[in-house]
Amino acid sequence: MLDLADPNHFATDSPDAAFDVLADALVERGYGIVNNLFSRATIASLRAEFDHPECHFKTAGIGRAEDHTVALDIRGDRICWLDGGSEASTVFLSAMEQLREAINRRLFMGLFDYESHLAYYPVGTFYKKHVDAFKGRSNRVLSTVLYLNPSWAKEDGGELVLYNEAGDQVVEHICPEAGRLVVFLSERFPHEVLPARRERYSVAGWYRINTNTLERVDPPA
Ligand SMILES: O=C(O)CCC(=O)C(=O)O
Ligand SMILES: [Fe+2]
Repeated sequence: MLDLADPNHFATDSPDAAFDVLADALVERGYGIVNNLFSRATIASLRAEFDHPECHFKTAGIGRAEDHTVALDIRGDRICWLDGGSEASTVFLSAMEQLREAINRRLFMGLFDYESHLAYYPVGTFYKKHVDAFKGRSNRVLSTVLYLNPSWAKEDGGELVLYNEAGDQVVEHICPEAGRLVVFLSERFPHEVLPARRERYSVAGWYRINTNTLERVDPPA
């Protein structure tokens, strides 16, 4: 039986040091990277989810639910939303819940909930420069990506490139190496995934704030 209070999804019993690093980096520059927060077992079990027959992947699209279109010239990843229906996803979601609380405690960001999907980029696919949230138009405030690719080499391509807010200067190139977690402010960083020369696996997610009002209830993303 899975014990959700069991902290073994993290590589350490005291993830507070990694939470501090992420929170400080968010304050200082708007994004943060940690490499060893999750245990190897958690990374391996998330990677194994992709081979699970119950995981139905669909080609990702662009736009919200009502105007969702597949656009392979913009993004070619195949995604499967996580709903906690498997042990690996339950463990991952409970870890990200711990991170949500940790960031709220440190930065008072008011993160309210979290949505995430597995993402598989076949060889040759990419995701062109985009922002995950437009100012004031979305309740997505903090983007996260956890990578699941052991021994990723520079020649494998597939880097995440973060740009400055204007989108005209590269801020960081990030290799999608297994265990690496990147968090960044969703409205502030245009970013792209360069063409992958090897199959590329990750879990992308977004912390959201609650923007529901009596007149307007947020539609699902
Ligand atoms: O996989 C990555 O590095 C980033 C993915 C991304 O930008 C997205 O899914 O919105
Ligand atoms: Fe993105």
